[in-house]
Parts: sequence; C-alpha cells; structure tokens
Amino acid sequence: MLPILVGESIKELDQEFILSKGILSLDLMEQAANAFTNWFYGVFEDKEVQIYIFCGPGNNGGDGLAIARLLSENGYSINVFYLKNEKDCSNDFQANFERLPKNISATNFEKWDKKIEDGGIIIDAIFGVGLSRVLEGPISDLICELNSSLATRIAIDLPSGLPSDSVTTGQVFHSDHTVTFQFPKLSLLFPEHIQFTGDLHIIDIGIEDGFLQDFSKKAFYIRKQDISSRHRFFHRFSHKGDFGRVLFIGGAPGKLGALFLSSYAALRTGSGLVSCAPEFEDSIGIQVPYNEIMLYQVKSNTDLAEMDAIGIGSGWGNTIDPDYFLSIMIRFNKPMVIDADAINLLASNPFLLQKVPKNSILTPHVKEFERLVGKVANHAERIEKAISFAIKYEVILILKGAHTLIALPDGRQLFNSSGNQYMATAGSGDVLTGMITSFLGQGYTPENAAICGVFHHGLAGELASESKRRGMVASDIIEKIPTTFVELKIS
Ligand SMILES: NC(=O)C1=CN([C@@H]2O[C@H](COP(=O)(O)OP(=O)(O)OC[C@H]3O[C@@H](n4cnc5c(N)ncnc54)[C@H](O)[C@@H]3O)[C@@H](O)[C@H]2O)[C@@H](O)CC1
Ligand SMILES: [K+]
Repeated sequence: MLPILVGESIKELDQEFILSKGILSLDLMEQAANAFTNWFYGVFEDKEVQIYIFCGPGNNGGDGLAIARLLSENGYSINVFYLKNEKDCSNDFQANFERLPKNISATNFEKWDKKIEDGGIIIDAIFGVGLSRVLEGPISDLICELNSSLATRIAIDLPSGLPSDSVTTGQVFHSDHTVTFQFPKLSLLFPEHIQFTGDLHIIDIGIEDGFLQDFSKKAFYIRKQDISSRHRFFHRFSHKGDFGRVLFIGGAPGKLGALFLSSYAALRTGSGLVSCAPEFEDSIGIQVPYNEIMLYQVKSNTDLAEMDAIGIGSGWGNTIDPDYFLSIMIRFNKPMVIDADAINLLASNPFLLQKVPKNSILTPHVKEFERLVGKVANHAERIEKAISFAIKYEVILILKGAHTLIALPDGRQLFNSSGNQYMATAGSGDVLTGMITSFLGQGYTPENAAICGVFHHGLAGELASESKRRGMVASDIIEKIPTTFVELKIS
C-alpha cells in the first residue's frame, strides 16, 4: 500500500531520497515537472490556449517554473507570474527562473493586468506542502481573483492555502484538478475540501514505495495493485464449504430489502452458502426473492458457531433487545460484521461494546459514527476518533464515505481509492456489509476481508455507474461485483 506522509516528513524524505540516489534536489524537481507535464499532455491537447502559471517563492513555485519551461518547449503558450523578488526565493526556484526560455514573459504578480483569456488554464504553483500559515493580504486577494475566473484551474501538489494534514480555516485556491506528487496528502482526502481539490490525480515522480515506507508506518492509501495479494485463491477441488457459510441477521418488517441486499451481495462475492434471519415474529412464510438464499431461525438455533461469518444489523430495526444482541455475540464468539441498526444498538447500550468479539468489523456511516463517539467538528477529528475507537475496542472500524477509512486495531489507517459519488444511494452500505461478511466467511483475515470488501465495493460502484450514473441503485452495484474479480484477475 502507498504510504501517506505528513507534511513535515516530506522535506526529510526529499533530502534522504536525493542523497541515496546521488542526485540534486533540482533533478527531483525536474522529475516532478516531467511527471506533471506528461499528465497534462494527456488531458489538455490544445496548444492554442493561454496558460497562466502563478509561482510562489518556494519549491512549489520552482515546480511551476520548470513546468512552464517544459510546456513552452512543447509549443504551449505560457505566461508566468511570480510572487516575490526572485532573489528571496528558494535555490531551486532561482535555478529554474534562470532556465526560463526567453519567449516566456515572467511578471511580478502585482503587475498582472487580471486578464485571463477565454478557455485559459491557470496553474497554481504558489504554495505546496511548505504552507506555514493562513493566507492573507495581497496573496489572499490574488487567490480570490483566480477563484472568480472562468478558467480551468489546476493545482500543483496541493491547492494553495490548503494545509497538508489539517482542515483549512482560510482562503484556498479552488482547483478543477489537483495533481499531487507521489502520494495523496491527507487533507486531499477530507470531504470538506472537495471544493478546493476537484479531481485528484496522484502522479509518480520516481520515489519508490519501499523508500516511502520508512517515513510513514501509520497511514496508507489502498490502490488497485494492493488487492490481489490479499485474496485467497481456490483450486479445482474447492467445494462450497471452502467458500464459507454466512448468515445475515436484520430485516425487520418494512426493512427486509436491506437484509436481502446484504445476503445477495455475499453470494455475488463468492459465498458458498448464504442464510438470512429476518427480524419477524414468524419468518417461515417470508418469500426470499433469491432462490439461492436460505431462511434461518436465530432464536431456535443455538449453534451459531456453525456459521463461518455473520453480518448483523442491515434493516434490523430499533426495537431490538440489547440482551438478544449480546446472546448472539456470545454464541458466535468470532469476529463479525456489525452495521446499521446493530451499530445504533451499540451506541445506545455502551456496555455491549466491551462484548463485541475482538477484530470484529464495524461499518458506520458518518451519522452512525457520531452516535458511537459523539459529535465531531471536522474530518480530521473524525479520523482521530475512529483511530482511538479501533484501538480501544480492538475492532476494525470502517468509516464509510469518499475515501472510506479503515481504522485497524493496531492504529494503522487505510484510505480507499475506489468508488465515486454515485454510490451514495440507498442500500449501498448493506451491499458493503454483505461483501465483507462474504470474504470473512471465505477464510480471509478480518483485515483482508475489510480491505478487499471496501475496494471491490468501490470498484463495483465505479463499473455500475459507467452506464447508470446518478440513476444507479444498490442492486446495480451487486450485479457488477463479479466483474471486479475479472478486472483484478482474481479467479
Ligand atoms: N518530495 C518533495 O519533497 C518534492 C517537493 N517538491 C515541491 O516542493 C514543494 C514544497 O516546497 P517548499 O518546502 O519550498 O514549500 P512551498 O513552496 O510550499 O512554500 C514555501 C514558501 O512559502 C512561504 N510561505 C508559506 N506559507 C506562506 C503564507 N501563508 N504566506 C506567505 N508565504 C508563505 C515560505 O516562507 C516559503 O518561502 C512541494 O509542495 C512540491 O511542490 C517538488 O519539487 C518535488 C519533490
Ligand atoms: K499549489
């Protein structure tokens, strides 16, 4: 997985990397500029448009100048504006300033005539991870001016004004695209920053993952290439028992659909045998809309341990007796997947939290999470509380949303890269519960079940939305689960 470094470690990384490779920091800047321009050529082919590059005094500005040179050499029309007397700027800024081709006009931003041609592109190279305080004065006014333009806006590494690891309180550049180097900075994953970050692109500037590992042991970004090694592989003699027997408990009157979504998602994820236990006085006569799913009686079956995994809570209702939940946890006594109304039950009966089997997986959305831990001010605090919760109760806490967070009991935090906004639809969470429970039942460790479940769920959502967009529903996600195995070449 890709390590996520905090802002203050990035300078140290930079230093050690160039030392180990025997290169100059200017060379690394050139690698970064080349990686950026390669991305740029793929997205913006029209060389007639005017490109306005605003360069701050540090190395973010240096990147901007190197990019200006490379784009100009490639035939693009470049206008550079810099923010300080170039003598006060970083060494690599100055070196790249010297290397600017003569045909590029470079002007102090205070002399900018505020004209941006129609269809123009603004590149923000003002501040990156070196931002040290809230923007004020003329720089804040400049960002405000740039934000009001109709141009396409691109931020290099970070939108200027956005701190790398915390929530912003000041003026920030509004990007349509943020092109960040090597790994996502934490603040680019916060939902409250979406208006600043736009589409996120992580580009490789040549620093190997292995090198990054020494600088972050806590926060990671889950990518497509991290998934295959987490899967179990089955052979031609595998039988349905090997693929696990799973049970879903939930589905009170009026909410049966949630239970069926979880159950069917588990089948599509590969479970061998799937049963569901609706929360009905008498569930015998209930019609299950899928031939492959069996009905199960939790109250009369004492041996819940015959199940390989249990997913509990989808549509369970709010009238469940906490002692009944407790008896299920005691009778099963293995890690289980706990969602929705089961999380609400834990929140209103905190004594139950101590009884949750270790390494269980809780999958709250933001509101359910707040019921568990209380109100939070912002996403940074939410992440901190998720980490402490996972450590305290020795569970895996999956905080659902864009870049779903998987907080592990040892304190590691994994952020997901798959999925999109179209997945914010009724029942999407029930599908996730079904998928994670399925992997758990197939013998995956809770950590791998969580990672594979979250990533495949997001990928299935992406695939389903290709043709459905905002009309996508949770069942569409389920139908695309098998294609995720094909995409990732999982047999
Ligand atoms: N791996 C790396 O570390 C690499 C870093 N590179 C670039 O270098 C950037 C970091 O460069 P720097 O550390 O020089 O930092 P920045 O260029 O982000 O900013 C530092 C400069 O801005 C000033 N400053 C900070 N906050 C300010 C504020 N609110 N108002 C006015 N002035 C302010 C500082 O005094 C300093 O002069 C990265 O974001 C990236 O763009 C790339 O060149 C490639 C490699
Ligand atoms: K920037």
